[in-house]
Amino acid sequence: MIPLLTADEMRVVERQAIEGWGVPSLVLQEHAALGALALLPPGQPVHVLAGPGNNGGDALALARLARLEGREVSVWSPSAQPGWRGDAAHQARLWKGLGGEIRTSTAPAEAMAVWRGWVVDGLLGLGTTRPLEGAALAWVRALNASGLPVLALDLPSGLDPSAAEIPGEAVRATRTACFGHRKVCHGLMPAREACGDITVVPIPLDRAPRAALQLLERPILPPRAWDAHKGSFGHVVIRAGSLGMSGAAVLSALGALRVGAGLVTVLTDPEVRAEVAAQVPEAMVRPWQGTLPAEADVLLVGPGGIDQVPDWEGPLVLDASALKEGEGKRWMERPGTAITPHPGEFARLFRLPRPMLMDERLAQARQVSTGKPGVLLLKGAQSVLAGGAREELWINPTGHPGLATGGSGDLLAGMVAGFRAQGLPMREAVAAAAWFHGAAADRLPGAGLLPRDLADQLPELLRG
Ligand SMILES: NC(=O)C1=CN([C@@H]2O[C@H](COP(=O)(O)OP(=O)(O)OC[C@H]3O[C@@H](n4cnc5c(N)ncnc54)[C@H](OP(=O)(O)O)[C@@H]3O)[C@@H](O)[C@H]2O)[C@@H](O)CC1
Ligand SMILES: [K+]
Repeated sequence: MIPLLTADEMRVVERQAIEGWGVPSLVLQEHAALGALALLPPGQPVHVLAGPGNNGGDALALARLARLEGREVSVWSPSAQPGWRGDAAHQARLWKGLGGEIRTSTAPAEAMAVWRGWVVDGLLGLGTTRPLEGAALAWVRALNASGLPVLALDLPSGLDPSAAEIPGEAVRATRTACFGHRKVCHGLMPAREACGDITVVPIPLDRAPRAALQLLERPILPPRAWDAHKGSFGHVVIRAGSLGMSGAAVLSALGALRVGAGLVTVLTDPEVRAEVAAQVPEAMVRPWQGTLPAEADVLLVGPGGIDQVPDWEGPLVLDASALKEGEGKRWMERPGTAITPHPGEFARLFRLPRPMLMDERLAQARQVSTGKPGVLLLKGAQSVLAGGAREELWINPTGHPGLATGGSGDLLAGMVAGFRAQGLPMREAVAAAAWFHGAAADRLPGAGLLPRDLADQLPELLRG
């Protein structure tokens, strides 16, 4: 799990090092500047933009270190009166002590027209409180129009460190030297795209900070015992598939089987039983007669037009038609339940406005999941995972728009059930399914992707 910190959470980490451990803040700044300098191609000229706060201080420190390396360096401030205080003022003195100048211009595009090499963006970082305006905005516009490669210090100036959305204009960086820990803007789209290649520069701070938002990494699956048999990997029961929608039942069954469930029983509407059975011979396919097999480990309901949820006390995965208007709260309060809506289904389920932006999806996911035992997977680009009586939100970074195709969600729901049947706790089962589903897509071209192709990728992907 990669923590994505808000500015406030990062300030806590910073204070702990400076006030708690007694690390001088200039030491942190020197580590940051040295780490960032290492990301610039050797020998090239460097043009450093230094803003009013400590991001500007980092930039001035980098300018000094780059000059000591023998590079050609120029330093620019958008303001004729930068008004540096504290560490940034100290860095300005050190730079001037090397004979360095600090230049400014009211026509940044003209100044940049003769630049060669790299630009270092040290205008604004963690202290960004509002959209860019005035001179800073003019410099960022000129920089984005210049076509010059840019190394952003900590974050591209103009981004809100704690948000996914870009509040106005922001630097489009080639690379970003992110100091200590990733902030929210380094993990979530669209802000993440403005960062270019991100390198986390280690500085002497707590390695395990508190973060309410975390990015999923490849899930670690429990090892399979050498003497395991099909009963060891659980029995998934899938209530899915009706006339004209038998494919959803097939894909759900494939999802559960391809992630390693031991047994899969599909209970379809009677008229599609034969066509489902013909397409997935590895599953037991029976007509729905109103009762569940006694030995089920997990029940998946919904794919292929099934909207009635049978009485059942065990682990339950609900998708598609089973996600009925206004019933979200009920399912979030049921222990052992996972719901996997896309934003439209989510809005209907919880009678909320459809969440369009990433920051809205996060806020609404938090709103409906806080303190609730049910697990929510709010699907979309960068799916949001919440609930399971845990506070933090997880974000899935894998996958691409090719997944927005019929049947992809049915496969995913089957994967959730398949992982849960093998003993993963529900939240971990949902995380594993979301991650591997996206990772399977990442191995395939975007357009024309078929969910069954994803299923075929899974065994090899799971082997690692
Ligand atoms: N965390 C750590 O451990 C470490 C952090 N380090 C470095 O410190 C950086 C944070 O420094 P920082 O706190 O001084 O904030 P920073 O972003 O430089 O500027 C704040 C100034 O900008 C102003 N301002 C705000 N928005 C504005 C706007 N839209 N347009 C114009 N101005 C705007 C704001 O003014 P105000 O809002 O107060 O009016 C204030 O004057 C961090 O990103 C990293 O690089 C490293 O050295 C190592 C360890
Ligand atoms: K910056």
